Amino acid sequence: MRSIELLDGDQIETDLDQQGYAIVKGLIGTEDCVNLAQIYDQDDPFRSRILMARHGFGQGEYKYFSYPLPDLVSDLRTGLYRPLANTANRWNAAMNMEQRFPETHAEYLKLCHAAGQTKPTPLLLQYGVGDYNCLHQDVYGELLFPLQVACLLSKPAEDFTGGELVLTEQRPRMQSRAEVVPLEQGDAVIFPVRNRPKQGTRGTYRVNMRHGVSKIRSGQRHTLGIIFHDAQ
Ligand SMILES: O=C(O)CCC(=O)C(=O)O
Ligand SMILES: [Fe+2]
Repeated sequence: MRSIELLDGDQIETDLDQQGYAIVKGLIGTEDCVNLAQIYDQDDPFRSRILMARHGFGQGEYKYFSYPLPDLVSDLRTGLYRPLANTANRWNAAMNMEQRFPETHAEYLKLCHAAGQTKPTPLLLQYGVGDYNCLHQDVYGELLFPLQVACLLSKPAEDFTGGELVLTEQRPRMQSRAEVVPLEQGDAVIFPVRNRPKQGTRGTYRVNMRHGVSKIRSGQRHTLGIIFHDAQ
């Protein structure tokens, strides 16, 4: 894993403000990517398994980790929280949203748990040929940290083709816009869970965001999802 201390927090903040998402190249090393993807077949590290077709979420499956999270996942979650909390606070202020976020993830989790959001939300996703993930928002209760992270564990073109991460943004009373996020193995993208502020001619407005994955055309694709709020 790349040391979180070496991340360019200013660049991430600028990218988030200007384009609504930020790519972190090589956040997870190849060996860790392969190892994490392999954990998918185990039962022990997880609290539940979701077959997406059953819920109308798409096709494919995912598993939520149970506590305690694997070290790598836990380190990423706590390490990434700190630089993102600043942006999260600024964004919520700009969007007139009430929630604010403490400096450390440990403090934030205490708030989640006190509010009844106690279940861990980091997850591993697995897609095979023909699978896809419908556009959605990862909201799990009242408390919502406005940014989340997805890391691509598989190698595009080699392990799979198709399966591109798509972000859409819907501006008030306007048509939606889609963006495909180019990721290599080990890259991560930081993106909004539900809303982001955008500067318009008449002030700041809220843009509604969704994310999903286009159809996998061949092979198998694994991702690690890191969401900072816990679930009800
Ligand atoms: O598989 C992906 O790239 C996106 C997964 C996802 O929906 C998430 O991490 O919340
Ligand atoms: Fe998601």
